[in-house]
Amino acid sequence: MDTKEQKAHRPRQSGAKKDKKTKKQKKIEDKNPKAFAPLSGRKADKLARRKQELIQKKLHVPLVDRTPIEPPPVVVAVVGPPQTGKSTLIKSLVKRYTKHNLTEIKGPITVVSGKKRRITFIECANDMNCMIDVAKIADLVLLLIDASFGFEMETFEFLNILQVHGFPKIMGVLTHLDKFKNNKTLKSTKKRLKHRFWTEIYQGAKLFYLSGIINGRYPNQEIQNLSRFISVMKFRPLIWRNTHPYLVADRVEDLTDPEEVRQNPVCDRTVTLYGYLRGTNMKPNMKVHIPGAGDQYLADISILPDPCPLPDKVRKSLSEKQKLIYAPMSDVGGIMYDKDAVYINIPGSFTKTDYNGEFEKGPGEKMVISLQDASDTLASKLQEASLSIFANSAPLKASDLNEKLCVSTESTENNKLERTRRRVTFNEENEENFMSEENSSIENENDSDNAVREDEDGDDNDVNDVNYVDGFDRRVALNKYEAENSEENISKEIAFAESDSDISAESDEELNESGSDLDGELRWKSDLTIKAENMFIANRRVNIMQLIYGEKAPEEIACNGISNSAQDARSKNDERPLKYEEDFFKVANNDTGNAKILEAIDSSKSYFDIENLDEWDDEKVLESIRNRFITGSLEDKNPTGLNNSDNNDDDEIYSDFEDLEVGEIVKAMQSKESEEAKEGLEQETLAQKRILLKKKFDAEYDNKDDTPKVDFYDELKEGISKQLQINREEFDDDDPYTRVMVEGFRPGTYVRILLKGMPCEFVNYFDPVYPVIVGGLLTAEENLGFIQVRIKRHRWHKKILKNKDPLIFSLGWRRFQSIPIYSLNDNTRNRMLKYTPKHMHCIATIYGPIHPPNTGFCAVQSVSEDNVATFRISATGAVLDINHSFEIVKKLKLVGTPYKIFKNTAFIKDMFTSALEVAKFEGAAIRTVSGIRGQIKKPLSKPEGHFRATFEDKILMSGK
Ligand SMILES: Nc1nc2c(ncn2[C@@H]2O[C@H](COP(=O)(O)OP(=O)(O)OP(=O)(O)O)[C@@H](O)[C@H]2O)c(=O)[nH]1
Repeated sequence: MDTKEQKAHRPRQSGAKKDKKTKKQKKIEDKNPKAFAPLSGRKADKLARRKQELIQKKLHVPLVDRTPIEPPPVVVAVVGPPQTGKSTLIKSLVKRYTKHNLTEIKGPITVVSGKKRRITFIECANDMNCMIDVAKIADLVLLLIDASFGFEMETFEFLNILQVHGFPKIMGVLTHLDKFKNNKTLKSTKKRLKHRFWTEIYQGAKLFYLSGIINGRYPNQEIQNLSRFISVMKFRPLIWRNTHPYLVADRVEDLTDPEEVRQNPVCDRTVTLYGYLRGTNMKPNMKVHIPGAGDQYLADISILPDPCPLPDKVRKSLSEKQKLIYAPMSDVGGIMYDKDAVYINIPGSFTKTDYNGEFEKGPGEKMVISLQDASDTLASKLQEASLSIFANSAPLKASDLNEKLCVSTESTENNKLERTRRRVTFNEENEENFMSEENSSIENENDSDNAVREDEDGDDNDVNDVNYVDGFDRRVALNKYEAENSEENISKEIAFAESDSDISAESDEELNESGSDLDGELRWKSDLTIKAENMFIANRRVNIMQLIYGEKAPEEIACNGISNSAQDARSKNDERPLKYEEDFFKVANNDTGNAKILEAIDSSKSYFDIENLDEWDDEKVLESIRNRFITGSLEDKNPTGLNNSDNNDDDEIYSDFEDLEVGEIVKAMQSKESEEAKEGLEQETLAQKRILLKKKFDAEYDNKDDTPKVDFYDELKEGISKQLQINREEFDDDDPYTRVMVEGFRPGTYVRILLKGMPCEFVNYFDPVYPVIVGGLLTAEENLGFIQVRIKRHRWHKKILKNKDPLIFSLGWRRFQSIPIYSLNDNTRNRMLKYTPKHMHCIATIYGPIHPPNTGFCAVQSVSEDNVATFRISATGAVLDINHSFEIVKKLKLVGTPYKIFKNTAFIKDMFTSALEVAKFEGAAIRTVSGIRGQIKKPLSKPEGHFRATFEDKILMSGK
């Protein structure tokens, strides 16, 4: 085949197509040729500000990263309203990580997820206690949202709790997306929920979509993506957890002697708890708090071999053997670990294969074995079952019923579990950020920090969508407003400009007037060059050199420096005030002959020869003035560029002089040679001096080892990490026992804790759904005392908070009930309040376990299940102060009657009972019924409790 050379494309040179293309090209150029570089100065300024803000946000007090070399498993809490798919998600993730099919989820489930990471999954039930406890231990929260229903109160309650107890990482997961039959509604719902989620957490927060259920689990691909995100996620230490040791028990055993329990069923129990240590080092004999069971001293703590160890060697991916799972409460794998033994559950006689016909099985055993033949569960059979109400009617299926129920979720309704779902609707009032209105407890920084980090590495794919969302609509509106403002600003700038430009503006006007023969609209276009010149001249800066050296500029330069037209304009300017003022003042000296000279002497302004501006490019001219400035070379003997003879002339003029500061007498040069020699010497010493000075300066300000200068923040961080390294090295040579005694048990180790004297309820009501936390207490936190907290009622909480109404506080590791006394500080005293103010912080004083200032807390009125009608979190806040006693004053209304009246003074009885009481109220304001104001003066010695008071007017015996 012969290859014919193709004709190259020749773009159109003229015609409609060409116009279209050039238009298009222009459009592109108009946009922003430099990709992300800002076009306007205003935008650049905004960008720079934002960048600085982000940098500043990152600056928090650096925390010591105590993550041990082998860190404990990451706690992933799966949280969401009931029936959102929490169990399904955990099952899917566990299957993905370990290939294990979990049947039930009870207690924490630990899996090895990678070379260096293990994950503990915890399902959080819809119970206040459970939510509070989970929020305190979760490193990552998977917030499940039923997309077919929308946001429910539980989600926001949990977010609120998270906020006060440190803000761990959060990822949203939308489930039940398969319920949407219409693709359009699915898309819009996704978008709406995503942006609401972003508003609540932070812009760009991760949100996963799980599109439906296949074989009882979520689609593999989606779960794989989610699992990858979890596996690589980075965590930042949270303040509370970085200063307290804690343990999440994954196994609980009651070791109490059965005989003792038989004799006294409510006797205190001895319990062992197993789990990975987290946070900081746990000391033996430490006091710990177990939420729900109170404070206990550790009776014993011992290290156990890790039941779910990280793999030693990993080539590329984990081998099947390395994909371990450890979930003792869910009884997975049939392996039980104890202090000194590992028990393996061998399948019992209930398995079908065991049966070899030797023994006759009992009816119970037969039933169990026959049940193993069942291919479907009762639930799935029910799901498939159909019912025909009429003989000819189409059979009804359970799935039909489900669908109907779920479709009708528009209003709050009872679903199949007879649960009242609490939809979160965002009306006008609630439109603003739910989180933003919260108080700024110290933990809030984590939030912002989260945001900063995620902003940086978050995906930008959806950034464009942002403009369409409700939250951003407001922003757009704001931008419009800003744009208007900016226009206004510009006009204002003109109105209040500097005097120089004022003058030019006025001269413009005059020039316009002079050109009145031109068409009105086009008048501004006339004399543009002259105007430009005027502007240029008017805006010239002061000639500093002339000001300093007072060098007399030759008259011509000053006068000829301006073009004729410019001069005209200037002279007009000069005349103008005279014209105006003529009516009022007489010009005293009308001698205009000196005007030119005056102008020449006034060297505060310099005028340039506009036509000869290129003389400034002349290297000679520049060179001639270069050395006049202090940056010029001192070595140049002829700085002015004049010849030597001139210099000599100078010397003649300026003979000997004494430098009074140094006390050195400088003699005029006698001969040319000696003068040169001396000058050379001087130059040398001067140069040396300069070198020395420079060295000194460098030593003082330069970085010695030429490393880039680190700021205070980095220095601090480096210091901390160095100290940590030193600490590690210090303990490296010690034997494990000494190390434990001195340092305590390191986080990451798997330990067994023995607790004696645990309340029997802990064992009797043990439910693996509720996480068991063992939180270490610092010495100060073991005591009880008065705490003053800053508190704010949550605006979604419907009930008012009344003074002295008990509240359940979640503070530190603890949940406790206390009676708050609300007050407001008016700079002089704390005045008691009847109720918490609306949308405002107030002070609450409570008696309870001491916690350090700035610890965040949340409070609920009740934790019982029946109180789910409204938003359950009543208030949030942070600890302000701890003290033995706080002074809170209360307004008192006391009534007394006068019994003796002199002019403005009266003696009053029946208000107080003793002189001491009166003394306390000395100076207090009093008022009669008719409104005459007065003041308590002094108690009377007799009778007790009577006092003297003065009034602004004479009062009546009736008290009027
Ligand atoms: N169609 C559909 N059904 C789902 C989806 N996710 C979960 N389900 C179903 O919802 C039901 C509840 O799922 P679970 O995983 O038990 O939900 P849960 O949140 O653990 O429920 P509780 O433990 O009662 O709080 C199950 O029947 C699931 O099959 C989903 O994305 N689509």
